[in-house]
Amino acid sequence: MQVQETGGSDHWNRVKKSLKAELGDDVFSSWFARVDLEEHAEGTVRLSVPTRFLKQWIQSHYNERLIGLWQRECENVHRIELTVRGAIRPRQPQSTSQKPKLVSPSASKPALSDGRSDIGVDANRVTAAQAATAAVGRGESAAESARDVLQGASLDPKYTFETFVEGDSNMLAVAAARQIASGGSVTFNPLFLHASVGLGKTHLMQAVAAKVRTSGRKVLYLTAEHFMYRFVSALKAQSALAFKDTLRTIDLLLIDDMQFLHGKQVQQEFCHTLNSLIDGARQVIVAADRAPSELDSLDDRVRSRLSGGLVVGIHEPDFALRRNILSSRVALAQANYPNFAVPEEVLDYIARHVASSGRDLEGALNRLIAHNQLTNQPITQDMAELTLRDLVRSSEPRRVKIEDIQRIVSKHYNVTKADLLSARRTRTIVRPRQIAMYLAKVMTPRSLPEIGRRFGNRDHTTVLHAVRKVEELARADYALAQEIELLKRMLDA
Ligand SMILES: Nc1ncnc2c1ncn2[C@@H]1O[C@H](COP(=O)(O)OP(=O)(O)OP(=O)(O)O)[C@@H](O)[C@H]1O
Repeated sequence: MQVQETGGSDHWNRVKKSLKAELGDDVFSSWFARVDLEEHAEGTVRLSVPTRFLKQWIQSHYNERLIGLWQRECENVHRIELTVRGAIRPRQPQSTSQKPKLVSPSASKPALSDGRSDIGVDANRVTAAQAATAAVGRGESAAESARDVLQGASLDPKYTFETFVEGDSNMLAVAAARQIASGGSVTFNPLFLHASVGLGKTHLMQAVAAKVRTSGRKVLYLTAEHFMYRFVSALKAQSALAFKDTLRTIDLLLIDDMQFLHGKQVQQEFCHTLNSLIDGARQVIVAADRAPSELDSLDDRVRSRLSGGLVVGIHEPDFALRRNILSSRVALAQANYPNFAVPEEVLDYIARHVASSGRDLEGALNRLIAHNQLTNQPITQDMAELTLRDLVRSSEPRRVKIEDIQRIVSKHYNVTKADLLSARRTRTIVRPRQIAMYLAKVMTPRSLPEIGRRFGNRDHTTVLHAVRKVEELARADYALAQEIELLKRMLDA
């Protein structure tokens, strides 16, 4: 970053402080938290942002305000220039003595961000690439990098087939995983597992990896982020060939959190690896939070190759499976805490009320264990209800109101509620209005005609058009998709 005029970053800090005071924390962090000052020279302030969408939005909504605030700092500022940040420039300088951190399976769930760079590596997820740069900066040789490739992420010893509980919702996934682990001939390749968070994808993949490893075959388990890190690292160290060769000697490659694989070049490399492993009858398992057809950020070729094997969804566990997961966890806990006991009615209560995922069930149980160990109180129904009340409440769907949607959307996009309900057709109002109608459709039980009525007496076909339009735009525009996720999270909070 070049900040040429003296004190440029002090000015920028003060401008940001004023913006935050004027716009409030939410709006400020939506639009300005990822804006960096690049240069301030000869009356022009150059700012960089991670996406084109953000650039356009700030230009059309905040240009004047930014100039005004800068002029309070330096009278001669007459122009704000916005650029989209390129490639994988680190946002903060990294210490070269810092070791690149292995992405541990449980720590590899990055927050959503729309900070993609030109090659598509997400700015928030660039940490891996930054670490790669640091690794290269330390002078690691091509051979060292290539050897490192085989290390992968460490496996959690708890994730085995023995600790994985089977039920109707995961039966097919377990059967496929077991078949691969048994080392028979490759019949479906790749195996693609998809499920929403906490339903056991990582557990199952690592169970396969651990089992196959015991037979002496070469196994590599990586998160998609980790794959990107390895690849960028190899490119920088000019050891890409060694990297590719090493990858192609793997007997079983497992890539977790595929939804985070970004970047054209990285995806191309992944596709080559996939092709050569599959052609060589070596097994690949991939997991993601959605089916390949819904992984919009993926290149068509990668998507089609991923769909070409066996695609299996793991669904939300039913009551019986939730109850069995809890019983199995209690049995495991008793190995460490022999006196730990949970009445059947409490297990039923957790299974009934903490509905969503294995992770939530574990969290609930861990909380009871902690309470029991710290207070020496036995676990009873009353104690469980009190200790878990926030988990139970948060697992019940929150009622979102159309007024809340209109309030949050108008604040977020800096338009008035009257604009949203008006007949005005300027683009800066039409898009937020369509987004608000879309959110009303997906986040409330209201019908299309009722939503139309609440948005200035519009016809239900207008609402339907808005819903389709937003879905179509969000499919094509990753930044917009994330923008909508952000709004949903604000409404859910
Ligand atoms: N069927 C199951 N049997 C036993 N444990 C389970 C089961 N399903 C989930 N779990 C447990 O729930 C926790 C979350 O599972 P896991 O990390 O494998 O989910 P995931 O689908 O990979 O989620 P994410 O998409 O967030 O990565 C783990 O501790 C796992 O052991």
